[in-house]
Amino acid sequence: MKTIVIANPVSGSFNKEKFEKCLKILNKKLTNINVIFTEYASHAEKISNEEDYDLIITAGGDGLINEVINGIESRVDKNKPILFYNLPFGTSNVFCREYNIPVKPEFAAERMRITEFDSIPLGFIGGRYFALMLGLGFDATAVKLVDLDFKKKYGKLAYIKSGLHSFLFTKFTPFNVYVKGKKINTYHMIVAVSNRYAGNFILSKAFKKNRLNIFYLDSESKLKLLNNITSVSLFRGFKGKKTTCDILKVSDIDECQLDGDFFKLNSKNNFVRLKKSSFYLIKSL
Ligand SMILES: Nc1ncnc2c1ncn2[C@@H]1O[C@H](COP(=O)(O)OP(=O)(O)OP(=O)(O)O)[C@@H](O)[C@H]1O
Repeated sequence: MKTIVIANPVSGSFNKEKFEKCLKILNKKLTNINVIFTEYASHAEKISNEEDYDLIITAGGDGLINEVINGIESRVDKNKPILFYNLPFGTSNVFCREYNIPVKPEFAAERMRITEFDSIPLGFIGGRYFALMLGLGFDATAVKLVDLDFKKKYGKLAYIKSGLHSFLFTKFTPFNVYVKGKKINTYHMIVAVSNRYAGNFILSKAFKKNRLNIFYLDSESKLKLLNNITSVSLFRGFKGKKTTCDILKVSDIDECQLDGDFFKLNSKNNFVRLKKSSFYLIKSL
């Protein structure tokens, strides 16, 4: 089995010694491993899109995973079965938490079980796939305002800082969402295929797997926004309105966060669709 390990040396918790340990463990399970360190943002997407491999293992965080799933899903040889796994070297590692991959990289390598795998739900908007969630309104501005140098030094604190700034100083504008025959006017929205949010928080106890889970606030009130942020931070889930679907249309907005990174859409009108991954995520023990 041809394996590529893509490591992001600037991932939040990347550590050379730990990575070497992981490689030793992987070498006992696999032969023919090619290790590539990314040299720039989007390098992983190019590799996963163009290289020939059967198994791709990322060593990084949710941003790196997002690049790789986009690379895989846009391959020309779409029908080739590809296996995927991640060693969590990121800051928040939401993907690993969602799919029960240990958050210690050496344990993740140890417990990788190549004989068990499954496709996973993905969301799709404006030509990009997401494996966790799409965020609009507060979520998007909070991610847009993240100071990357501060994030490198202080990790998740960078999100608290940018979240506070976004909450206090952003005047949010409403946008429209069309879902299940209804038009919703909203200010903040999350469309999730993962119940984990910003680390170990949970969006809802009633989260539906293999659906687009929509959480939104249809009020401008900052008090309601604060109430909601507090509820999520206290592990009580999203307090606003909720629904689920397989497709929706989002209008009058082009800034969002995808899997924790800021993204500017090409148009202010977009469909969001649920898809099944063409690759198979390897499970861990
Ligand atoms: N060599 C590189 N130099 C600069 N940026 C890179 C490089 N390789 C990857 N990147 C970018 O770094 C971003 C963040 O990386 P990654 O997701 O691995 O770590 P993280 O942000 O610390 O983790 P998390 O997303 O879990 O919070 C990715 O979105 C990717 O585009």
